[in-house]
Amino acid sequence: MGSIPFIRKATWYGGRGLFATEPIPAGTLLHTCPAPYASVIYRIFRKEVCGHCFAYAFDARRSAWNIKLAVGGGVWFCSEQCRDEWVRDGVGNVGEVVGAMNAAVDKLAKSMDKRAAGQTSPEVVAAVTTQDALDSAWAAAERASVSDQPIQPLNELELDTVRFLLSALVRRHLDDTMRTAAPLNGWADLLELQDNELAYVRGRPHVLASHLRIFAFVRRIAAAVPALAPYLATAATVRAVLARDQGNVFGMYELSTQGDSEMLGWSMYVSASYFNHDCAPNVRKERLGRAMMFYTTRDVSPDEELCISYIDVADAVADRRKELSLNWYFDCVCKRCERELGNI
Ligand SMILES: C[S@@+](CC[C@H](N)C(=O)[O-])C[C@H]1O[C@@H](n2cnc3c(N)ncnc32)[C@H](O)[C@@H]1O
Repeated sequence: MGSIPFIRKATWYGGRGLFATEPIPAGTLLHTCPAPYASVIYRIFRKEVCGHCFAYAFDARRSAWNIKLAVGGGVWFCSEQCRDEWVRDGVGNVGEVVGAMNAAVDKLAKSMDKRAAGQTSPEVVAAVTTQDALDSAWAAAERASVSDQPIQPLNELELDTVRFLLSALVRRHLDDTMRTAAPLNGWADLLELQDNELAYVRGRPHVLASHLRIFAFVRRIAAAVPALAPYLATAATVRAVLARDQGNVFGMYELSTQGDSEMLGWSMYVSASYFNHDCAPNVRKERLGRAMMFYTTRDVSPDEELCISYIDVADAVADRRKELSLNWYFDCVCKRCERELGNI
């Protein structure tokens, strides 16, 4: 990772982590991810959160932003400057794709709601616990022709997941056609992230059915947005993103409110996904507009692992472990948990 004072390497408990290579004083800026690879602003906040800098209108005592995309729609900006920067950044080069995509998602969501109203039998997907069964379910979904797929409306979270997924496909399309891939934040880097698909499906049996519904939905979008069609011809790209969405993304929160701040959406910062969790973290994250920055919170010794917290570390040990197990699918191995569990 350049001249920075840490490296990525295997941890003793499995997977990879980031480790200091020299003494690092408290307050050091370790890493900056200038922009997410993929992100979504919850649909209900679309007019209230700037599509470029993620500024929240309520923080500026406004009820909504009113600067829109020149071509297409579905993205609002807090200023013309943000809209211009978004265009300059490259995303604007596919402004028409983004606009067409947003319009297609909204239109399809509405039509599916209506068409599904007449259906009586919901899709049934058996609980899947092995990789083979998971692969077979996806292969069957791929074989089904788009028009044969059952019509099932998506709920709000699934529609937001569709938008997150499509933002990844737009980024991939841009990187492929314009060679815009940012260092450590490209498609190849995304594929290196931990794949949580099987753990997620095992932990929540309804998730596979949900992912297959999302796949059926985005395949229908391909016809309206030809630029994305190559990535929807098979399930591979969709699966790759969904498998890494869970467990590798950051909640996007409003910045000004103290205490319980509103979650406005979520984003994937690929290079930042190697920070493991510790209930007594030595690194804190801070969002500055689109960028995510990581600072040490105390002096760190060489070879010490650099960790953030994924949850509220003020909670009691049992609650923290429950939350990490339920929502992050791992049993925390940090020293604080060990100490508080009375194991040492
Ligand atoms: C965002 S990823 C971090 C990078 C990951 N270790 C890798 O190799 O890609 C989160 C995953 O790291 C592992 N992890 C993170 N913090 C952990 C901890 N305190 N105890 C055990 N496993 C942890 C878990 O497997 C978790 O699902």
